[in-house]
Amino acid sequence: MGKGRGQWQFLSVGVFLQLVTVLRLWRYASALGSMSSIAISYGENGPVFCGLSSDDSHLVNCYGSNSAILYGIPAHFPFYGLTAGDGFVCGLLMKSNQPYCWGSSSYIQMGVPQPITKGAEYSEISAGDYHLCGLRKYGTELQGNNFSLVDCWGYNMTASYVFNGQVTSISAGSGFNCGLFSVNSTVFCWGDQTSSRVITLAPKQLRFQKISAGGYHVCGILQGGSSRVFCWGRSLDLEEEISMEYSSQGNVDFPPRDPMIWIVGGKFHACAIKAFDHSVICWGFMMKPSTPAPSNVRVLEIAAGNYFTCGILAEKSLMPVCWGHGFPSSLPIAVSPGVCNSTPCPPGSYEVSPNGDNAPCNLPGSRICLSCSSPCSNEMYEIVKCSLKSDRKCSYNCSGCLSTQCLSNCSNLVNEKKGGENDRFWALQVPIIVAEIILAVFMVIVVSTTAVFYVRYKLRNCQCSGGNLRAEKLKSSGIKSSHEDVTVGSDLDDLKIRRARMFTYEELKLATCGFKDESQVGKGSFSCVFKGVLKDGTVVAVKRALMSSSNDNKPKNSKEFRTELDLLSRLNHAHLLNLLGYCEEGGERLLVYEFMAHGSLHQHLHGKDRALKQQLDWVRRVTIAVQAARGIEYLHGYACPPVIHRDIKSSNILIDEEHNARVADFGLSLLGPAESGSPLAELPAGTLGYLDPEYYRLHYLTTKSDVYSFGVLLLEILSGRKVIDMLYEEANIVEWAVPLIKSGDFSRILDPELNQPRDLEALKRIANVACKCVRMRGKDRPSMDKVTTALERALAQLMGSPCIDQPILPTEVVLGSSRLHKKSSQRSSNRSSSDVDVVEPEDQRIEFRAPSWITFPSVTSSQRWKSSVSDADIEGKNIEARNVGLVGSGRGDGLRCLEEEIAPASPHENLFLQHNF
Ligand SMILES: Nc1ncnc2c1ncn2[C@@H]1O[C@H](COP(=O)(O)OP(=O)(O)OP(=O)(O)O)[C@@H](O)[C@H]1O
Repeated sequence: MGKGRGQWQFLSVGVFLQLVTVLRLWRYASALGSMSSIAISYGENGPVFCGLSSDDSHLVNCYGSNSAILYGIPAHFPFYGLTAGDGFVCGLLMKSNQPYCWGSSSYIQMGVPQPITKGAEYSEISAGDYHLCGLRKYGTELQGNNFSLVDCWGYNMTASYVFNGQVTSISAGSGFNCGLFSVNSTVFCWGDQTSSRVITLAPKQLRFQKISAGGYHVCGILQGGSSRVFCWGRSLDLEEEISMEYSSQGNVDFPPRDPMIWIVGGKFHACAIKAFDHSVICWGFMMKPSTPAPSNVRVLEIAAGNYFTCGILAEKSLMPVCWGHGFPSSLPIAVSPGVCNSTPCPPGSYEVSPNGDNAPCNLPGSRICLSCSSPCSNEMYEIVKCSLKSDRKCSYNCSGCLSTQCLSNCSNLVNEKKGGENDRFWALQVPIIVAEIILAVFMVIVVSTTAVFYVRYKLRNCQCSGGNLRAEKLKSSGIKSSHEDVTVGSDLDDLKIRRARMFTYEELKLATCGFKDESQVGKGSFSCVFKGVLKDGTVVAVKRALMSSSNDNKPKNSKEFRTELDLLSRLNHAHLLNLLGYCEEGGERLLVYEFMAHGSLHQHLHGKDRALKQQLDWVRRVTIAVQAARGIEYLHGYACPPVIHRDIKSSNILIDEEHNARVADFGLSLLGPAESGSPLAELPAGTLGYLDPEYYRLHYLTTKSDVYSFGVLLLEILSGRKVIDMLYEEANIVEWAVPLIKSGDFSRILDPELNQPRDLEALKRIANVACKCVRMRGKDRPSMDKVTTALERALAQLMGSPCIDQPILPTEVVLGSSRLHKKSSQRSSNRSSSDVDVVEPEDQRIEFRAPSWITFPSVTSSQRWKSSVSDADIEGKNIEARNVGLVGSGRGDGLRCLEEEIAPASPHENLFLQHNF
């Protein structure tokens, strides 16, 4: 990110050439933005603060915890200035005007970034999270012709960018860059804006003195008298959104309105130096706990890390101080607030001398020059002029105050003057304000009570009719409303179990040969599943809740059992597993489902029988994906109230006799919020690897959590690998697949067991859909209906349809399924449960499950580790260490992404992670 104050114009000029360089650079002094004499690197290996030494050597000095940066410091290279990103630091070499980087980033290698453009020299460099950009110096042939060239290196950015017009400064954010044109001072941005929207939001009409990119936003200081800050992007212009979503993790402050002279951007925050008194102020999202920015102290220079900021105080010393979250508040290295320069400071700048004993430059006659603050704004007047010895100082002109900032700064005077008037004003206003508050509270109570009653009324009478349009849509997509014949106001309990038949325990015992082991076809966390044949020949699957060890003989998780019963009996879709009936006798609780002859998708993809996997060719796999998507779309869009499945995974996608997919297991489902925007504050539940990180961290449950899990499922279908697999360098499928897809290397994720189709485009589409589904923020993910449409198109393309823009409807026509509410179980072959090709309950246990309050009694954690060890065939010790590392360091699962995208885990959360995984 562009973090730091650019004062590298103060160049050392020991030799004539350097002097020439300095003089040329002075022309653009005010435009040197993101490079600075200090820079902060951040990321999973820990933050590091680097600065140019407080002598005139221009050598780098760093402090922090990333050893790759500390040990990689180029001890003998003098730099003009520094910039830093996720795990790396780069400096602009004085000798060659080229960047030189070091650290632990896999995107920015140590040394001069490759490819080097021969003869290229840079006037400024700026680092984003995973990339570095350099602005070519003026005077190149292209720029001489009123073009500018920016070279970038790193993730998704390696290219040379040509801009029509002279660019004076650049600043890099997370996956994007922005620049300022010199002619009209307008801003432009380019790169990947998926997570920030900075490119589309860039204000074309505004003119800036300076810009600075943060993680997902850009802030700039406006030209003109106001010198105010203007921010855009995902985090700083959308304070409300942030404050709603992250209010439990930190505070969100609004951008100040004071005139500013300098600005830097962190991941979700920004800090600036005020023109008025050179004190620092920060705003945006502040993690809890955060130390406050130093107040009423002059600051010479600032640089931002992801959740913290460091600055060099003018008065104290040259030791940097830091504030915010996640870094020590004072650092034991002295750094330079600029670069020492042996020539006198040019007009418009002043010499820095923090205090006599602590002169920043060793050589006699050598000094640091900093540019003076901008001229005082309209409401201010100059109290100290800009001179060699001092910066310009401004004070508010209290007689002409227009802004609140001015008013508050002049408050003492104003108060004295207006004291009498104010007293009268408040004497009148206070009773009115109190009355208004009381009225507002009353209105809120009335509205919320009405809303509660209304929602309850709707739920009781929910018929999901939704008018003719909806009924027609349901019909056309193979859905039969389960409430067609329900009279309004009928008893809710009757409604819930209306369609499910009640079985006796004896009946089911007989059907499953006394629940003997041979009849068992699967085992879940809450239940065992048996194959059974009813008296009339219907083949069924009987799900028997696990019994607790206590004497009262109550089945475990009876709440889950009843939830599933309620839900399933009300839902009816060709791609949902139908509930046929239930039994509730004594302590026994059993559910009777249609029997799925071909077991689960998990067994096909990860079972020991390779033939089973190869049977699932690309068309069949995509068909299964489309069908599962339709089932989930029905749950989200047509079930009333909407249902969030919460445990979408391959072992819950069952395959019937005709190889059609059915979404099963509503044991973890919840009735969704009536309004999709209101999240359910439930404890997270689900299966690790598929679990939506946003839901997990923030307990923010919407239908988009299912979309995330479905995205993981898509990656699993495409790659044929398990969602958590220690045999891969990236154990988590999302961490592994998404970078490959994004870098255009998508064919590397395709299942090697299958031959690649001639036209890869369809699978590429699906991979892209999957990437969108697993985005960190639910809001950025597509809804299930969009996912379904995209998959249908991809399927049509895969099958060679010329008309891929038409979604395929209805299911049965294209996918060859003749099933529509007919009891396929009745037609199921009487395959005995010893048909072990699809029955590998052990194999399913190689999964990492979610936290302890949703642990599943059938499998102890030690069993899970054991099975993962044998599965991965890795030495026990190693796997344990890696598993701990996976969670403790936040590496390798979707959580890591969230940690970096939204916020680091709190100590409490870290503790929780370590305990539960
Ligand atoms: N209707 C069915 N027909 C055939 N096999 C089934 C049926 N329902 C479940 N199974 C088999 O039984 C296994 C266990 O199913 P169950 O729903 O109890 O647990 P799960 O979803 O695999 O795991 P968990 O309950 O831990 O989420 C399934 O993976 C599947 O192989």
